[in-house]
Amino acid sequence: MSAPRLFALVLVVQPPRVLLGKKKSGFGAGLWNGFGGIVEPGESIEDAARRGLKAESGLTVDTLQKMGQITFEFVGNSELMEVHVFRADQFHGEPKESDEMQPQWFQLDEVPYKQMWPDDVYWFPLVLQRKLFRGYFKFQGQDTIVEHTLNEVEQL
Ligand SMILES: COc1nc(N)nc2c1ncn2[C@H]1C[C@H](O)[C@@H](COP(=O)(O)OP(=O)(O)OP(=O)(O)O)O1
Repeated sequence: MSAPRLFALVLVVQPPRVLLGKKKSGFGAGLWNGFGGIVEPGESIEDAARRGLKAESGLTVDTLQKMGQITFEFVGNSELMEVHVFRADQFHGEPKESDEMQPQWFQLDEVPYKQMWPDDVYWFPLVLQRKLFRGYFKFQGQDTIVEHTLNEVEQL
């Protein structure tokens, strides 16, 4: 199996609310998610997180806290995705719509899990509780999880 493709994903949390973006096109279109994208060759994962957040939401951050690492497998696709999840509690700027994402604040007790990737309901609460985790999700298509593991960890 080839090396996984690396992705960064940033959740901006400002209790009692969290900023999500509705993906406007491409992979995960129509779903609410954090901001980010692929890690380009030669780029650090954290730099990719900052770049994706800025490009998709207009926000910049001083500090990113690494919260989790998730490996995704899609049945029929030999390439794994390795998504590195970050949390940002402070930011600069105002969220603004981009070509890729339509940002919106949600109350923490109104996170729209039914309109998010099906894995999010498992690990998203850990980010909100500041718990570090590692996960693996195997998908059949984009709607069905056929296998998963999720563990809290001391360090990443
Ligand atoms: C499969 O389950 C997933 N759940 C969640 N919550 N997030 C996921 C899942 N799979 C991928 N992601 C994340 C990882 C990235 O942050 C984005 C995908 O980023 P994007 O579509 O922007 O990736 P690029 O290849 O950079 O695409 P563009 O070139 O179109 O920007 O979703």
